[in-house]
Amino acid sequence: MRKKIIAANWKMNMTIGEAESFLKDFRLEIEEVTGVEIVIAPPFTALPKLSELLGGSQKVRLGAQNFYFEKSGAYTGEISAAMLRDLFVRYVIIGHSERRQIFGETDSFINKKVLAAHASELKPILCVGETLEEREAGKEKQVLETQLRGGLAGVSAEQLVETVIAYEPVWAIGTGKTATSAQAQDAHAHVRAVLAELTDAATADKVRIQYGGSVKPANALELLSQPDIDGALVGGASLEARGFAEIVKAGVPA
Ligand SMILES: O=C[C@H](O)COP(=O)(O)O
Repeated sequence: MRKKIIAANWKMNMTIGEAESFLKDFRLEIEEVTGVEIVIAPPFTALPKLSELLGGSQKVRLGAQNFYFEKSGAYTGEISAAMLRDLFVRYVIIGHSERRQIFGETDSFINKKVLAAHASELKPILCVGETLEEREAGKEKQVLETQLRGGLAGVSAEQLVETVIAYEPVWAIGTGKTATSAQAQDAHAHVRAVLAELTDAATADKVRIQYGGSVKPANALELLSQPDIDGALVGGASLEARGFAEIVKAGVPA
């Protein structure tokens, strides 16, 4: 059985002080929680403080929201995998739609990051998802397949099992419009079918696929009860400790 993975993507929010205070409250809320993997991806500036406070915690893992695939060098403004590993970061979000749309990241660029993450023992959370126009044109499955094939080129079956896929329909991000559980399940089943084509059914069956897009305490349980939804990548609702803890609790095995 796949262990659920609930991740907070704080995006460009939270000062160091706010992150510290969140963690204090959040840890109290999840004291009794077991059986679910929790990841917090703060902005880079808050990583050192959270790393120090977590002290290698198994219960709450650290994630980064981005990195650059080169090892070192003249790349002004960028952060390498080794720098993240220095701070005990375990996961890295790659190919978020905001990076695709605002910063022009392409599937081949994203693929370089996925491969570099694995080479440095960071686990990628690879985001895929269609825009509203693509869904209305009936192209969502084709878009997912293109993003998966492009982003995962050259990834071995062993590496795929250590990769998390986040299905995030762009029209549901930050809009309050969540995909229905049936729409999300349908997309997740398609993602898994593509992963099976890339490797084999047994490998695809082990890969965790998160849903992201206006996940809230009120809709988390229904989404997480779908057979192919193995977690959530949470933006806005992850900024408040109690609300995020409620979403985490929705991922605890029944
Ligand atoms: O990475 C998280 C997603 O973009 C979802 O954001 P949201 O929960 O604010 O809709």
